[in-house]
Parts: sequence; C-alpha cells; structure tokens
Amino acid sequence: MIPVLNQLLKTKLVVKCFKRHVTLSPLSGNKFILRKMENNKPKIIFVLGAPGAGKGTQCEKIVNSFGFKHLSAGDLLREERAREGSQFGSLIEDCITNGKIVPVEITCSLLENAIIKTNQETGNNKFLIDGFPRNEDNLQGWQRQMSEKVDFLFVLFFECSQDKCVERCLKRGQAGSGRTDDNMESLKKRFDTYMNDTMAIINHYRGLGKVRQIFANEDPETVFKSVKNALTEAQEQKLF
Ligand SMILES: Nc1ncnc2c1ncn2[C@@H]1O[C@H](COP(=O)(O)OP(=O)(O)O)[C@@H](O)[C@H]1O
Ligand SMILES: O=c1ccn([C@@H]2O[C@H](COP(=O)(O)OP(=O)(O)O)[C@@H](O)[C@H]2O)c(=O)[nH]1
Repeated sequence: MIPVLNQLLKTKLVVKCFKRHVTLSPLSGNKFILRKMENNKPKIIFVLGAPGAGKGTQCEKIVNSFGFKHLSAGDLLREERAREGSQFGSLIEDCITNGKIVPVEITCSLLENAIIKTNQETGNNKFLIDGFPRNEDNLQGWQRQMSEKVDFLFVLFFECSQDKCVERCLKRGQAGSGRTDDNMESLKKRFDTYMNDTMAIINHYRGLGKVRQIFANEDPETVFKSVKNALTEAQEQKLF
C-alpha cells in the first residue's frame, strides 16, 4: 500500500477517494497527510410553485424542523428595491408589479451574497431558495454563476390549484401584505408568467428526476406532513 501511495505522490496527483470525503494531499518530499474533507459546498433546495401556493409558509416550517436557511428571491428583490441608492429599484418595481422576471444577474448576485453572508455568520450551509429559478434566463444564469459553487439537491414543488392560489394571494393583500402585486390585475400576469415560463423550469428538473412534488391545496399543517415525509426521505438518503 505505502509504495503505491508514494508513487502517486511522486506524480503529484491528488487522489480523491472515499467518494470525495477523503483527500490525499502531497506535501513536501514523501510526506503526506490523509485529510478528511467534508463536502463543504452549500446544499441547495429550490422551492417552486405558483404565487400563493404556500412556499414561504412551508419554508418557515422547514427551517424550524430541518435547520435550513430560507432565502426568498422575492424578499431579496423587495429589499433591494427598498435599499437607498439601489440602481435597480425601479426595474425591480416594474417587474414585480407586472409579474415579469427580474434579469438573473441581479437576482443571482443577491442570492450568492446572502448564501455567503449566512455561511460566514452562522456556518449554516443548507439553503431553501424560494421562488427561483423562474424562467430560462434564471436557469442559465444560475448555471453560469453558481452551479459549480453549490451542491444542488432537488426542487421541492408545491402543486396547488389556481383558484386556491388566487384566493390566498387576495386574502394576503386584504390582510395588509403591503405587496404591490397581491391584486387581481398583477395576479393575472403572475400566473401567465408562471404557466408560460416557470412550469418549463419545473418540467426541466422533472426530466432530470429532481422534483419532489407536494400537494398543497390543504391546510398548512396537512401540507407540512407531506413536506416532512419528503425531507425525511431525503435526509435518510444522506442528501443533507
Ligand atoms: N395551506 C394553506 N392554506 C391556506 N392558506 C395558506 C396556506 N399556505 C399559505 N397560506 C396563506 O396564503 C398566503 C400565501 O402563502 P405564502 O406562503 O406566502 O405563498 P407563496 O410564498 O407561495 O406566495 C399567505 O397569506 C399564507 O398565510
Ligand atoms: O427569482 C425571482 C423571484 C421573484 N421575482 C419577482 O418577484 C415577484 C414576487 O415573487 P415572490 O416569490 O415573492 O412571490 P410569489 O409570486 O411566488 O408569491 C415575482 O412575481 C417576480 O416579479 C423575480 O423576478 N425573480
């Protein structure tokens, strides 16, 4: 065994073995260390579903039970819109009110910064990315900027009837969400975007076998039972 290792070190090879968990690193001369390498890339679950499907509500429950950090792309965009001096404020406002998708460079940078900040401040590296990617531009931009830096697990897809979703969003607006898009006019556009653009992204991941689907018409606790099953199964598969 030792002569074989020495041979590898001479050729300055770094051998990844034990399924990426252990790395043999050549040091000076013939010395080496067997270094345990955790896979430290942030683990990512995308949370998708129609406006009002209950993504944010369920993410909060997942945070409490499974220790993920919840990053809502919509919330990050609303924060950026409100940030004094932001050059993107009016563009974001126009997109949100009209149910259009903000260019990926903006959203992806906000997400990357939030991932890094969370990781540095709390050490947490498990993330629920809620409401992203929503269209082909989002998907391509994410692949370019982030795919090598993270460990994508799967899409958690909340399937909910349009009637229920609309009812929930209107109720959220009436209850004072303060959102400029919880009204019938914006909702029509948001649903067009969802059907025309976001469903294609969900189907893309479905084709890769990466979608875990949740029936989301029921009350929040009932929906969470299914969510819990799906995440427990993923946990048992040692995905996180
Ligand atoms: N399962 C549910 N049944 C009824 N109302 C719900 C349910 N899940 C969420 N809501 C309510 O519907 C609105 C939209 O939920 P939210 O989680 O913000 O959805 P999304 O993030 O998908 O837009 C909120 O006011 C929320 O309290
Ligand atoms: O990655 C994203 C996420 C959100 N949005 C915009 O923000 C709005 C609200 O998104 P959010 O996820 O907060 O709400 P949802 O419509 O899912 O309830 C969307 O309609 C888009 O205009 C976007 O452009 N890119």
